[in-house]
Amino acid sequence: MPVEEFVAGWISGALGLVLGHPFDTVKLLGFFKGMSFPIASIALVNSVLFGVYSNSLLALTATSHQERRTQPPSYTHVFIAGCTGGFLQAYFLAPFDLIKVRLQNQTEPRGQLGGPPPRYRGPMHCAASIFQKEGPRGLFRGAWALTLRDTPTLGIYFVTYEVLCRQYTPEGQNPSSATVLVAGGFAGIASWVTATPLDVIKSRMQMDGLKRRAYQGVLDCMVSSVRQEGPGVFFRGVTINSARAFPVNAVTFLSYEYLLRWG
Ligand SMILES: CN(C)C(=N)NCCC[C@H](N)C(=O)O
Repeated sequence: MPVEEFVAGWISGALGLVLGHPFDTVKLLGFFKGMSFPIASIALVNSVLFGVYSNSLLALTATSHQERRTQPPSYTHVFIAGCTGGFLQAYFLAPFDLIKVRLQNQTEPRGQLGGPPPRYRGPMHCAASIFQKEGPRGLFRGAWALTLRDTPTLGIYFVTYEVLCRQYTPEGQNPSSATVLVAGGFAGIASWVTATPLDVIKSRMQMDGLKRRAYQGVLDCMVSSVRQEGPGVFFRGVTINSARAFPVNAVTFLSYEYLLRWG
């Protein structure tokens, strides 16, 4: 199994994250104050995504990354490989994403003299307390919704990238840097716009049960969210998700492509 795609995915994920840092800081308040935890987690998840995607394409089409410019895979194969990568990366992402959402929704004021201490003091403390209170399965709360979010949308991600690259690249040639940046950016937007409805549900499932259990499952969470807040609930956060997705994924794809060309 070729491993260079995993390594390139690791480095490109870390570079994309650095670029998305200001957006994540806005979204997550203190979570990204230290960069080591998000870099380690997102780089690992991106490495799984790109490594599994490329190896699935290799299994489906018997072409390596370099050969795919002269013998491009069908969009159906790209979609299946993207969905496979999305499905597997969701399980690696689940505990990290849970910690992110729990810290993001922590409402206790931080470090105020005389005030109540925050429930979680940081990512490691958050992971340890979930593990202690809910066991190892607790760290995978919301993983099913995350899988539903990421499996099809990562298929869409890679198909959008391939369609745009092929559209603006002469046959048999490598896409230019500008093409990779634009195609990567729009791939990020397409995946996040389609992922946002289940992203909202996933975050609610991850917070459920902290005080009391409100939802029976993913479907119940969807139905009660729409009943209470209307269909607009599914698009909460879509603007910030898209604004962040363009630069993050432009840089992720550019660095991924270049690392594999030099490697
Ligand atoms: C859930 N969705 C839509 C995705 N995971 N899309 C792929 C983009 C991955 C990139 N690290 C990012 O955070 O934008």
